[in-house]
Amino acid sequence: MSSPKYLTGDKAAINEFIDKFDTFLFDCDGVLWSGDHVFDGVIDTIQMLHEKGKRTVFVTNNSTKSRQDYLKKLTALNIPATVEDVFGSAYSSAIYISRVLKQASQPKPKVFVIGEAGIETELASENVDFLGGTDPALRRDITPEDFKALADGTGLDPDVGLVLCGLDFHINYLKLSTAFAYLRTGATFMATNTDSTLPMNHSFFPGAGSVSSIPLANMVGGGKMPVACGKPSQAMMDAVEGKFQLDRARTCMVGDRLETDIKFGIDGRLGGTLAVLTGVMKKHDFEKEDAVTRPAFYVDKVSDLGVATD
Ligand SMILES: O=C(O)[C@H](O)[C@H](O)COP(=O)(O)O
Ligand SMILES: [Mg+2]
Repeated sequence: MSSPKYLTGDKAAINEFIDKFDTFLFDCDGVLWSGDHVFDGVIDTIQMLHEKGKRTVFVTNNSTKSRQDYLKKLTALNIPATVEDVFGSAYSSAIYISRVLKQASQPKPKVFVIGEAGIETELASENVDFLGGTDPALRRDITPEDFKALADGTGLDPDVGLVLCGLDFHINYLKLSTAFAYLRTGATFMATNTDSTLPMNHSFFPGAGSVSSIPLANMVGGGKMPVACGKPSQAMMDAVEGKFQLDRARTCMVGDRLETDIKFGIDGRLGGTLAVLTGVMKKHDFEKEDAVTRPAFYVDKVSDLGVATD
């Protein structure tokens, strides 16, 4: 793997970099913002790319929000976008379940969800029946009756054939026990994404993988991780390519996590990958000998691209 090219401060190299691509796939958490704090210069940089005729697509592993929810967030933060520009792991999972697995026509068509409303909204948009998720009946302590009903199966919906887990801010023992019971019935195990941490308020918190898919993978034996429909899944790349009619050679992935964003772009044979150091990734992560992968380019922050207009 060749050494990543550092672009920050190099105006000529940045102009050359931008001219290589027609489409920029932007990761969100850790690249555009940390929680609700937009990094300085992001808005101007997105606008500059649009003025140069470049397309920007927001490809996020954060399954807590639907495409509409993300449009509201982008609009509230003055980042120019339409709902068509958003492609999240909740949507990626919903279309995979409905169109690739064709879950609705399976003998057990329902999905048990560990996650937030984003997953529910996107499953509903694809007419996939589900339970769990934000159901308030699951936001409580497990009881002796629950133990009995989950152990003998009387507490399970016989139509559930798939468990989909993502980032759940209300995770608890009852939800994990219920998902584990469904998996023991042979339900298909899937994740929206398996990120270990969530960048938030310039710090890090438990991510989707840490709160749901990793514990469940350990429970079902051997720690084998589920099929994840978010980055770096190439099912997601194929869906993004199809929806946006991408020319992969003229597309660049911009991200803050090596094992999801940069791997997504490299495995997808995109024309380029740009790492930013405002989120999870640190320079050492891709400079070390056993780096999981290496970006083609990197900058300190997205707004470093802004010099292109100077
Ligand atoms: O734990 C998670 O779900 C992820 O950390 C997270 O939300 C990543 O979002 P992204 O960086 O792909 O926008
Ligand atoms: Mg990120």
